[in-house]
Amino acid sequence: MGDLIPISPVYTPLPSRPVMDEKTVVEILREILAEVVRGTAQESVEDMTMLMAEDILNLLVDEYSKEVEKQFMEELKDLNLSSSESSSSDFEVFQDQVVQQIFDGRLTKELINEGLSNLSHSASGQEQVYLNLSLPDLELIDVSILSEYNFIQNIDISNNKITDMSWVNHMPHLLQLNASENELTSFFQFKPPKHLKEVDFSYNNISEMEDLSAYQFLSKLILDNNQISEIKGLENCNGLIYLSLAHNDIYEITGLENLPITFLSLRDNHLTDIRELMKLESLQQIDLSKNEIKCMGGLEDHDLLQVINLEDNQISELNELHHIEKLPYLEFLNLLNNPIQDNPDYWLTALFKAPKLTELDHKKVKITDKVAAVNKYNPPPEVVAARDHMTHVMNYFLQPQRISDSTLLSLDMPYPVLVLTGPQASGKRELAHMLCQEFSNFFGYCACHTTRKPYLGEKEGCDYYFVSKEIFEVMIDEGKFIETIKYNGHYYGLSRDALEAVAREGLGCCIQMELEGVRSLKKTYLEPRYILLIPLDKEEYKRRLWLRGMTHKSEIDVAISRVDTYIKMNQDHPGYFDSVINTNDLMDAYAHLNQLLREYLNLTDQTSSDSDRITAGDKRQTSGSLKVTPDEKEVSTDNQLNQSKTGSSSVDFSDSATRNYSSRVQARLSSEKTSMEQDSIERREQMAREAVQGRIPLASICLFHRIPVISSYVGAPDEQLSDVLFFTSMMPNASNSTQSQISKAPEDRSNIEESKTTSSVTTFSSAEIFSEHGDSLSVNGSLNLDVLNLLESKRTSEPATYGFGDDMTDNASDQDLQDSEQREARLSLSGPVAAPTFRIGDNIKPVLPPIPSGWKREIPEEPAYHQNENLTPS
Ligand SMILES: Nc1ncnc2c1ncn2[C@@H]1O[C@H](COP(=O)(O)OP(=O)(O)OP(=O)(O)O)[C@@H](O)[C@H]1O
Repeated sequence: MGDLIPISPVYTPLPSRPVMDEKTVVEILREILAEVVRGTAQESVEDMTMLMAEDILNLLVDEYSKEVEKQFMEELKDLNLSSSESSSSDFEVFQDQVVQQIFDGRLTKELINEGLSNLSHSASGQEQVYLNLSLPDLELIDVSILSEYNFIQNIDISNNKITDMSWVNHMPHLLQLNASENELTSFFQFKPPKHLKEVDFSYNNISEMEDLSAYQFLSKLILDNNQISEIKGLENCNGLIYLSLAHNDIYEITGLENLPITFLSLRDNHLTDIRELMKLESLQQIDLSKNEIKCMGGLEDHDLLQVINLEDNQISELNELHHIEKLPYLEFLNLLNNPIQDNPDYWLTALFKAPKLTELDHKKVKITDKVAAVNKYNPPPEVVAARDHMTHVMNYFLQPQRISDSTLLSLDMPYPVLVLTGPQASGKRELAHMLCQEFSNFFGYCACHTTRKPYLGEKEGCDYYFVSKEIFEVMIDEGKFIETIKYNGHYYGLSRDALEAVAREGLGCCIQMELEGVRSLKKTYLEPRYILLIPLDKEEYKRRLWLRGMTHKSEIDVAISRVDTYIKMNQDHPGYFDSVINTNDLMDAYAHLNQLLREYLNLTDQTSSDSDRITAGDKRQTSGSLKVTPDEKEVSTDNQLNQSKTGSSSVDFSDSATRNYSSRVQARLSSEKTSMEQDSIERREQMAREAVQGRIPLASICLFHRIPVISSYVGAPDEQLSDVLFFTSMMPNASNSTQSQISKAPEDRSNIEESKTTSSVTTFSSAEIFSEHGDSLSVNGSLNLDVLNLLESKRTSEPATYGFGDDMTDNASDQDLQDSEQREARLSLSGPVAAPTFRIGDNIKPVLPPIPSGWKREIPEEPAYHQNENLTPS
């Protein structure tokens, strides 16, 4: 052998050892190999290894090890040894032998010295001691010497060969113990350190858990990769928040009742049922992967659960996902390698059930996926309406085209439709029938189609067209509907033909429907007026539902919640409904409705007298017969006259060429103002006067008039401002500003009261009906008195042009037309162009056109409905 660097024959702790350089080691190896080749190696190697093995090994494991090994192999090659005789594995065996011979697994003080760290105060606070001891990966077998180190608080003896832990008895201050990857077969066999908090016994041979009641402070226990078959002994570990039992032999979850565990891993066991998890209320993260779980029951009601790993299980049914649907904080879900993945709806269903997910099956969740999920499983009402509309338009256009022009949108005016909406049993159907009966010359009831069975007394074509689901679906496919909804499991739909049938009668159409239908209808070419009929007294409403046979509390609750939906809709979207009527008392409600219609139809003589009677509480008369007023007679006469003038004996309303609900046609036809027109003008003047004085407009205005855009009036002619005055009170924010105005000026309030009394119309505007101070609607206080005065002077000079009913008047005179044309011309020249006027809630639609005075001119003399006849058609 060549010159060797002197190495201490005794085992020396690493830091004090002289370090050999790479060259020296290679030299030594060369010597050894030479001896190996000569066949005399055995002795020499033994001698040398005793001296140098540890240093050599240390070098081998450090950054030079690879190179040393390489050199070793090259040496072998140089010495012409075949690879089969000697290889790198020979070298490893050689290393092992060396280590075996030099180390017996007994922990020494020197090793301990190296592993000590974190010098700090002892638990008693009187000395400076090392608190941490780290002795991993040292092949230690006997560590009994540790019993002398009673000040240690954190010890890591992982990846050794320890079988006995009794030395822990002498470590009363121990807080953290990592004994993973050893050869322990028993569990916690030591006197418990009082404050032991974290223990890692993973990768041992432990097969049974024992009572850990003495470990009051235990908060983290890791027992992965053992042979544990039953979870037990933890009942009194009231501080245990982290428990990992992955890779064991556990078949069921036991012994975890009411523990404050936040992290639980039971990965790679044999679990099939996880319902016991229900008892872990603090759970935040759970790993149940690699089990045999089929049902997710047990995961529900965990309000804090954020992470669920169920990879590699047997979950197959989509409806299992309902167990996680109410977990408010669930962010990570993994269901990879479960049969459920085969379901094409899985991804969206999972996102819908757990909308807070940010990661599903290890994939980031995109916001578009979440939107798609919501649109698929619980689409917002607007999406439903849009889809409904799209379907019907598409299907309609896919059919051979047939023009039914009686309801088509005309350049002049849309076909008049009145929609009564409100929750089920709000009385809208009864009211619609009463209305159509009383105003049978103007409105026809349009029955919808339904797949529900008729109730007792309901008539085909009168209440509904009753059809089967199959027929209904065929009708959808054939584009027969304008809108449809599904309600309480049945389909309802408004068909084009039903609407056309009423229109061909020369009548305006009156329909009743739910809010969903309204949403859809608002997307169509029709431009109806919507009256919300709503029972505000819920007790009374409950009683009504009860009388209808709705006895189940859940059903009643749903119905009542629908009332709230309507109320909210009206509050959130002021003007969405053109008018709102409280239907607590159906007769009162009818009186209000009746009043609205009368005013609209210019049946004014009747109006005032009826109104007085309503106020006086004589409901029977109000809801009673419609007497023929002189105005109406004149209308008939005028029409006949006009018809004779145009050479036509009657006007065919199904013919667009002669459509007489165009105001222009009407205007051309009548050269002189009828008394009804005159009356209308006077009424509008009166309203204008009231508006100038700060009084509220009549409720009917909300229903049938448009609202100008205020901002567009900057620079607009004065007379347009008068419109603003009337309608600002109906604007969403008007009531608020007005309220403050009123509280400042109490005298205005009296005006309002007076106005209400004189108008006798107790119907509320949609913006007003639910407001706390429903009586506070008035002209917007932001318009100052100067403007009012200006308008008043304008009014006296141009009496017919400033009224807000100009455009709705079916009999507008030529003069009116000229005026309006001049006004338009002036507008177009006057700088900022006024935006088109809009209707409450819709903003773009024109006013409701006049009702065609069609075939039905006879007006019934007797009331069609009686108060005491439970509101069914006579
Ligand atoms: N085409 C339609 N579009 C939307 N909703 C509709 C349509 N046809 C009927 N509805 C509504 O469906 C709901 C259920 O109607 P149904 O006639 O079965 O109930 P009801 O107990 O008689 O209630 P109501 O007295 O309010 O009509 C009602 O609120 C009705 O207004």
